[in-house]
Amino acid sequence: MNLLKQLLNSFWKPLVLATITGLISGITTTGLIAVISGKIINPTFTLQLTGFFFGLCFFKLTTGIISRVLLIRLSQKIVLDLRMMLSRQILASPLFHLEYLGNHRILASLIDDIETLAKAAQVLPAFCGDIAIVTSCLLYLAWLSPILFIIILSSISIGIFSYQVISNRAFRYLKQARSQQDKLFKYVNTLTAGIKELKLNQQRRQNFLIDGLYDTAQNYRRHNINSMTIFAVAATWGHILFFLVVGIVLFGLPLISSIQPAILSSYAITIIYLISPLDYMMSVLPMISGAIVALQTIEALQLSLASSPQETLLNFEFESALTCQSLQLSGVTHTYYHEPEDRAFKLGEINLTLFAGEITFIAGGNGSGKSTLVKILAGLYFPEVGEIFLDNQRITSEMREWYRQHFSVIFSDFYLFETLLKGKTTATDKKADDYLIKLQLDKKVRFRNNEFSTNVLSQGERKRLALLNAYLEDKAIFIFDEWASDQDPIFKNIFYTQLLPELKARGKIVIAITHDDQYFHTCDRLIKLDYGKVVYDSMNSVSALSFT
Ligand SMILES: Nc1ncnc2c1ncn2[C@@H]1O[C@H](COP(=O)(O)OP(=O)(O)OP(=O)(O)O)[C@@H](O)[C@H]1O
Repeated sequence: MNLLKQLLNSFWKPLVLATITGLISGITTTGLIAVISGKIINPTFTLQLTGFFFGLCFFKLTTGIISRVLLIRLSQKIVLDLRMMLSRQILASPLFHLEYLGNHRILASLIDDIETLAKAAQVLPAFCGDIAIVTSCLLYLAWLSPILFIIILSSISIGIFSYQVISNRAFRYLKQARSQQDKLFKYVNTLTAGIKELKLNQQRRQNFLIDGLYDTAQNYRRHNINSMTIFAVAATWGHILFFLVVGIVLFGLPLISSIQPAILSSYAITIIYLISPLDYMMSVLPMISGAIVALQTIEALQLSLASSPQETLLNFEFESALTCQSLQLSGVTHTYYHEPEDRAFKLGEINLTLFAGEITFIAGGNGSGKSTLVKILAGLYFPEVGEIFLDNQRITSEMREWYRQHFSVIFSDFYLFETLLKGKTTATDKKADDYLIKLQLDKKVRFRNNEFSTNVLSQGERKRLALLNAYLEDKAIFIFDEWASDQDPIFKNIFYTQLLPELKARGKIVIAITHDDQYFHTCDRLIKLDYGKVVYDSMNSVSALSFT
């Protein structure tokens, strides 16, 4: 459990402090029990003992509060740090690894695993407090009578072992339930993203509900019931075990050896007192086991391994130039290895130099590798072979983050942020207003204080807003992945004949993936891909464009 080790390493100081105060609090509890049992055996009043008793009460109060407060703060800090660490690792992981995991697994961990850990963190302070009480009570028992303690400890060890054997099975079911949770997130995703299609098709809806969602939810329920039942059996067994231990002390031991009644009664009182903390500990063990499964699941995402150290430098500020002269791919390839080998798609090798003030169109059939090429160009996929040069400077792995800051990309499945980066763009309200007019959005959207008034717009309008965003970011390289496909004919025309030439005139490197062959004459260079290979590459020449 590397993650656990990592957490313990970061928080060892407050953890040690909380443990020490918890132990002191536990020892004080034991002291109180010793005084009480002593008083039951010998009821004579002494002022000293009374003072000692109330002194212990006060000490227990203060150390108990300090220890609990420390643990509450610690557990909540661990949850916060885990949430942030997971989010940072997701941001720092290579895109292809995240695509391989799938959104559902990432969401399940971010929401469900963190929630499970948060719940366990809530019970952890009381759990640790009880460990301290149990430990100190056991030490007290050992001090009372070492021989009796060995007998008791052997019985307790047998009990813990049998509890462990039973609960191991429960742990396996918990793991199976957690793997169903990933599937459930996938179905929930389908439910929201595919709601229109599901509403329209009764048969599909039925299949989705019964064969998909219901089956998985049933499995999840079944595994959870199994694990909870086993935990409940183990807890009840553990509970009765302590009465058995009291039975051994009271009825069994006097038969074998003579033990002072005072010690016997102190033993019985202490063990009966222990039942309450032990009961609590056993009742929260399923939660703690769930947290262990959650930690293992987060580890299985292998985000920490996948994160490249260069990409974890997320807080660094990068200066990116407004223009750059050239962008070169030299012998670059990319393969999707997660597919079976004979079907793995390979892009490349690609040799390409793009220049400032040049519009390049990338065309090709579906699945020919256009979007993959864009992801490589933008530095989202790393070339498995080959090099990338920006202004003749080779992009090393340390420079990737800096390199990516030169791009404004509008993907075909783009995400539209409602706000712009404060203080990081040249955005002014006036500039944004001008762009809103240019993009014919001024009647619908207003832009004030770095925020758009709405993003409840049609798909074509949302893409225009994404373009406005890109304009305001004013990066050196603009990439459009089928941007015009959602635009009406009039605006499509404006895009190809006005907007792209304007970017070209401003010295930008402009790359557009497009199927609009009627506008191929507007580009400076056309590249055609077919099954991952460049099959056509030309500077603009109308006669050469007739391949489509
Ligand atoms: N995340 C992925 N994992 C595995 N294989 C992928 C992944 N993304 C794409 N592919 C494979 O790579 C091929 C090229 O995909 P890509 O999205 O680059 O094509 P495209 O030319 O942009 O297609 P379209 O015009 O349909 O958008 C696809 O046929 C698919 O098999």
